[in-house]
Amino acid sequence: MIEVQNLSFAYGSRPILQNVSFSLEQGECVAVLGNNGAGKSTLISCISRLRRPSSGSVLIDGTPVTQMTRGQQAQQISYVAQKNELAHTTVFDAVLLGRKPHMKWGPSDIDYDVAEHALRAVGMENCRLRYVNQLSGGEQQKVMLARAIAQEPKLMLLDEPTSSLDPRNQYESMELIRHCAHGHHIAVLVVIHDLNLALRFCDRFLFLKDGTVYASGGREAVTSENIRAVYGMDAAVEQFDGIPMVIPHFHAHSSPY
Ligand SMILES: Nc1ncnc2c1ncn2[C@@H]1O[C@H](COP(=O)(O)OP(=O)(O)OP(=O)(O)O)[C@@H](O)[C@H]1O
Repeated sequence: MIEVQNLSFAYGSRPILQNVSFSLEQGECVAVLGNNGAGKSTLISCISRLRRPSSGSVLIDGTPVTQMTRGQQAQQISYVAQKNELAHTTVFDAVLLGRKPHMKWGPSDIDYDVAEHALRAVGMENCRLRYVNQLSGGEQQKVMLARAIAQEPKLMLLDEPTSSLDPRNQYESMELIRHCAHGHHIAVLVVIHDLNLALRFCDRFLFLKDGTVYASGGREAVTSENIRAVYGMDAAVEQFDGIPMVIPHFHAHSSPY
């Protein structure tokens, strides 16, 4: 179980996160929702320890991550940022890097197998010898997802993993992410803007607003009221084939152009 307790963070004197608390279970896929600038990326970078929160703690199975060595943290938490600096390495080596926290001296046969499996899971096995910095944005996103999967963490933090993907790849990647949670008992926290993708593949929803948790819960938390409060947009939530769908009522305002 992952517990986030009273996490706060500021950039200089500007508070971004204020007392954010929630928990997620192993095997659960939780969407982090909220408008641009709400603090979603900051939240998951604080959980990953990429940024140091000003207060609060993150516990994995009762152990604060601050009490873990960097190596232990890397074994337990995988993190895919919104923008990734990609070195001039092959696709296969980029995925194999996900195994590094588990390696002793160098990669074992198991590490190669796990990396190969992850590469196949995202459908990039035919690109294994290409250089990652020469791939398209969507292809790079799939490679980064494969690396996070190869890491076999307890907690997977994904920042907009589908933002550069075409519709079919969005669905396939979200299905894979859900499978990581449900099939491999990983706790997944995914920042996502597409409410319908989130509704389809995530188990719970955490709405961030002004750096605090505005609302959270299962599908019942994705209401017109919460969408209006968080995004400042009118939308209906209708059932289609048993799946709730968000249909925005967007009214164009007169533009100065
Ligand atoms: N390095 C930084 N220095 C100062 N302010 C920052 C920095 N990074 C982000 N911010 C500010 O912190 C706030 C939260 O940013 P964050 O990236 O966490 O938002 P977000 O919810 O992930 O947004 P988006 O949906 O646009 O990705 C924003 O107002 C942003 O301008």
